[in-house]
Amino acid sequence: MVRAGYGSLLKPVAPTRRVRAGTRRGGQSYLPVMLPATAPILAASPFTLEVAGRPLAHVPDLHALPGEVLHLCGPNGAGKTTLLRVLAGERAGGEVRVLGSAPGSRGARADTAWVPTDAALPDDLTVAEGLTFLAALWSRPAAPLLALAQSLGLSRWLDAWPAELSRGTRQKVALSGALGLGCALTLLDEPFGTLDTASRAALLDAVRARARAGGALVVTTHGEELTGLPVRRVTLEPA
Ligand SMILES: Nc1ncnc2c1ncn2[C@@H]1O[C@H](COP(=O)(O)OP(=O)(O)OP(=O)(O)O)[C@@H](O)[C@H]1O
Repeated sequence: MVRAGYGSLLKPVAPTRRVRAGTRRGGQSYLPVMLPATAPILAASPFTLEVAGRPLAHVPDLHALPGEVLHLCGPNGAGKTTLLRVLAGERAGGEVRVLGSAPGSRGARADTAWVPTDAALPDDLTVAEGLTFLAALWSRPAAPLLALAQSLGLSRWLDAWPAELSRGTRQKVALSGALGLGCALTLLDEPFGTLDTASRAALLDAVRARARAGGALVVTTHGEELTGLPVRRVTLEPA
């Protein structure tokens, strides 16, 4: 799992479904091919989210197929961040499955990107070095991460140290890393909150691109930033 862009040494595993060799109607044979999985990337039956041993919120049925964006809604304190931490495997709750595995398991972590609001970056690497390092850890090309960073307005910060960055700029670096890797499941907590107007548009494009590429995303926001995307709203109700 990628946490704030730099959290894991695990390698991602692309979900695939093998189609057996056979014969088409008309007698033409065809070779085995690998198709994208159509099973849900994220699946969870309704459950009650608990904090400190007390019920906090009712979580409705949570399913996300490849290409789906879930807009996680609810007022302040509803439990959105807490639920994202459950999906990321940082805390227990419900019978959640990510790519068929429990959150936090090797199988789930290997293809989950998680960007909390307090993004942590490696202090001893510049922005470009950090993104390149992250890509190398995942055996992925660095170009998409760097291109995303540039589209988010980070061109002048690529040689900067994390300590030199503002809160919003740090967040853009973490978002570039997480979305640039192209994980099956991407969890974004208030990703638009600290971004300027131009960067918000670029981030929306990146979210759309990730979904079109077959990823599933769960995004929290209090605003209307996701307007224009075919999202499914998931609302947390008080328990
Ligand atoms: N470790 C914890 N111990 C006790 N209470 C906690 C803990 N973590 C979260 N909470 C409480 O759980 C509730 C839900 O918090 P959470 O951050 O998930 O809400 P949220 O919907 O993300 O809110 P916001 O929109 O303000 O970000 C809050 O009342 C919070 O104080």
